[in-house]
Amino acid sequence: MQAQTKQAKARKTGELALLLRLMSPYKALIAGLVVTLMCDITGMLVIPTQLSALLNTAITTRDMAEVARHGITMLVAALVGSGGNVISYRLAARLAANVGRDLRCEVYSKSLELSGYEFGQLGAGSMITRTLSDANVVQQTIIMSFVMISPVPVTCVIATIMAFGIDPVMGWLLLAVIALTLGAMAFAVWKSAPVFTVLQGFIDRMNTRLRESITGVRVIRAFGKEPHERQKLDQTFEDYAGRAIRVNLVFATVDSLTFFFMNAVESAIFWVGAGRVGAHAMQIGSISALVEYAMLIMFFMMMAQFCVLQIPRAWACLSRANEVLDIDPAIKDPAAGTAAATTGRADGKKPAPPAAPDADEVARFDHVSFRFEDADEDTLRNLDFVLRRGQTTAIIGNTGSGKSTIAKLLLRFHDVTSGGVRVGGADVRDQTQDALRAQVAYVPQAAWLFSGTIAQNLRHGRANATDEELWHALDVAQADFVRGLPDGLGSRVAQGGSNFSGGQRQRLAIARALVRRADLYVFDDSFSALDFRTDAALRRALAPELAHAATLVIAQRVSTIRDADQIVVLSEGRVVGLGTHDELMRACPTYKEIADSQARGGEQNDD
Ligand SMILES: Nc1ncnc2c1ncn2[C@@H]1O[C@H](COP(=O)(O)OP(=O)(O)OP(=O)(O)O)[C@@H](O)[C@H]1O
Repeated sequence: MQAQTKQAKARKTGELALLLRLMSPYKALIAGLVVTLMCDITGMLVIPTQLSALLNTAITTRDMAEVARHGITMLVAALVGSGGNVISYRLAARLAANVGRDLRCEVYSKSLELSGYEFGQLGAGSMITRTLSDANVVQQTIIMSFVMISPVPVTCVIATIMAFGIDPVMGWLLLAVIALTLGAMAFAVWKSAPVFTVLQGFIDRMNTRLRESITGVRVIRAFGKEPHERQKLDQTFEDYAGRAIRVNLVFATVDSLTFFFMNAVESAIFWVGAGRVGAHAMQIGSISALVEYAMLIMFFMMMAQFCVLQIPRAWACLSRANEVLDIDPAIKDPAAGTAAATTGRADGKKPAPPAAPDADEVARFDHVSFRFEDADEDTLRNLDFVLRRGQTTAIIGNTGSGKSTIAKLLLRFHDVTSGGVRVGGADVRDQTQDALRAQVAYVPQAAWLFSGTIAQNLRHGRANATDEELWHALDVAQADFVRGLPDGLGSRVAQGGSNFSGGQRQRLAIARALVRRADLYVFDDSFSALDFRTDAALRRALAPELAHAATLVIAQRVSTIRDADQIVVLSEGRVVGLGTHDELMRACPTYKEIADSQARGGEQNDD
């Protein structure tokens, strides 16, 4: 697994390659954008030339037909230019929105493929920034690059050629203006670009910290830690503000210098131009064209400098997206069409031989050991037991002994380090994750519900379940409180199910699992928030309901599992007892100790 992560790190896609790949489906849009931009620029540059020709004609020959011709050409140029401008902005916005959407979808889809360890390495806060804010920066930069940066070189070249055509001295003057403006722009970019790139990292940190504070707000209040948390957040916000102010100071300085420079350039053109007109080197009307060219160039360069500054930031965002997209997930489906024959496993090993015929076997732990990527020792050691159809297998053990990890191995949220987990007769690594998980109904330890309605949540189990099936699942799960809600199945569920109590959430999560038709039902500590009476009623209702399937119940209370067909007793990741309640009470000291301590607490009597 570690080798794979290293391999994934070594395989790095370039930012440019990612950008080109994202833009490649939109070639027609890009072609339309280039054409409309050219119309925009041409229109803009034709107007000053025609204006100067109009003035020169009016002053010298006073040929009204010629004046009218220049006027009409200016009108056409204005229409073509502004039409091109409007359409190019629309096309650029559409292109950027499409690319941004595709990038967000790719990063989000990838995040769903990552194992818990891989996701944890990035962190939820950072994943949100990468999916939303980073993609937004890329989107904005694409728009600006097309409509603000790309006209700059074209405008500079054409305007300079036209200026040289009017008078070589004025051409050199315009070239000097371009060089000086470029210098100022390069200085602003050089000063601000690194800070800009760092700012994106700050957004990441603010997001992570804010998310932690908002999620843990009740704990913060309960422990009276508001001032401490506020101080931590204020520090993060202040750091961000300090850097943002530095960037904006550079911008403000360059902006005011550029405005000063614009006026200075205008004066210089009038001053030098007057001399050239006096020397009969050019006509007086041409001065207006030259002033217009210089203003256009400086305006575009000023706008472009904001966009150029965004480029390193967008590059950093693309790089952060690549970090996610380049991960080669440790858990992946076997190669298409070869699941049964060749290996698609992350470890590159051949699939295990077919399971020994056992009509009742639904799942099997075959000498399974497991170690987390960042752990020094195995969490589970040499587990070997079978989950059979029509039987309930229970797992009990101290906290941290590895019970939930067993459930996660069945769903292939992690891959075993040695041995094999088989579900439906095949190793979980030799089935697609969809096919594997379709056989399993899982109630996680933290009963998470999604915002929406109760019916929508239950239909996560099976999309086409009827209302009758949903009510039946709720009845079996002892979630009769839903019948008392005014909106019944249509009752609103807040994010995470926070508008229900812990026990109500657990029962809704159990009902969701029951709606799914599965061969294996896994209940990870799913009865812990229920009172003893409800716990017992639920187990009685579940028994006939799950007779067709294998059931795995992970529990802390002996009373919950004493009727199980087999009980696996776990201690520090090892099986230290396997049998029925009575057998274990006689032969397994660890189990007896757990049962006795709970009996002393009076829990067993309540059942
Ligand atoms: N993602 C992880 N990375 C590293 N270690 C982990 C991870 N998840 C769990 N562990 C460790 O693995 C061990 C077993 O965890 P597990 O959640 O399976 O225990 P458990 O028996 O279900 O505990 P509990 O009864 O408290 O729910 C614990 O020591 C835990 O610290």
